[in-house]
Amino acid sequence: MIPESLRALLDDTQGQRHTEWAGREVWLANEPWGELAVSLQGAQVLHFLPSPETATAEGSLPSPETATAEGSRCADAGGWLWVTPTPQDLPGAIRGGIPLCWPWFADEHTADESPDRSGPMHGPARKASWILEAVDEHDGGVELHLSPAERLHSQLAPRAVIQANAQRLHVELVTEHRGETPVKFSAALHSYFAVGDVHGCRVEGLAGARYLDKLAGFAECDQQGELGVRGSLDRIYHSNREVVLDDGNRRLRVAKQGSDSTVIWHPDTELPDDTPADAGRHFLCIEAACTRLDPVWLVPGAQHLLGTTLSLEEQP
Ligand SMILES: O=P(O)(O)OC[C@H]1O[C@@H](O)[C@H](O)[C@@H](O)[C@@H]1O
Repeated sequence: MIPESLRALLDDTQGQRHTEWAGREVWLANEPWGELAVSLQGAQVLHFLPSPETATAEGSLPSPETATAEGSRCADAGGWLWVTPTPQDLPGAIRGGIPLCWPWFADEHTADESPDRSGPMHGPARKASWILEAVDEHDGGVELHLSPAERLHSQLAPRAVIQANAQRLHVELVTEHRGETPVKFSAALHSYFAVGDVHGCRVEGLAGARYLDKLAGFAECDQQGELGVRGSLDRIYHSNREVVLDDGNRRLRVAKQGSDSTVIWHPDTELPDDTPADAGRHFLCIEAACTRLDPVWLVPGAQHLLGTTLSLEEQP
């Protein structure tokens, strides 16, 4: 699901351009391989819509004659990600797409005693200004490199890499330790997936996994069978496996790297203020994360990569 105003900007885009949406600088691509929108607030992917029917082979560019056919996107014109049509004003964060939560997930602040301990829910990275340092041709699509405009932590430095082509979207958040003492941190790629109706969704790949139920005081539970979404959910699964999101219309593979926690979140009817009721039924969050279950201890000079890769499940 994509807000009409963002849809209009993408429709007016031929190739790639910088423009403004909801008061934020955004980078847009409308290319033969598909569409991508990235907000420079938070280095946040807002929208991704590949053109799989036009791909001739893994990683190869389709011919221009076939590639720009709008019809190839009609069945799925909203894209794979959900963005609220009513984002809060700056300096608030945009709800939707793939927010980068760093250097802590939720309120799990870094364990060191530095000033880095304090800050907003999900950390300062998603509200910060990022700089788009490079846009490269990559694997039949693009690869973007982004870094924060200002320092966000006294010892850790994040950077983001976003790759998009006709087959997949890949986002990675790399954390480099440039300081002197070991630091513990957590993080999440807080992906909001567009779904037909959240209550009809099934998430496959978590059967048998242990999880913490945040709605039951972090009670430890076991996932019995595959997860069907019926009401509100706020769970941290201890799992490094890929999952498949099936909303009845589409089976999306959600793979991940450098993550032993998978967060599943939907507030059901208790929607945040920036989410209209009719829009709130159309997302489900599946987050590749490092949480209290698998915090990262980084030593000076080391780096950690948290990644997620989205693709359609191959048809048999
Ligand atoms: O409203 P925010 O700050 O984006 O957070 C949304 C949700 O994000 C999820 O990752 C958390 O598990 C939830 O507890 C939280 O409510």
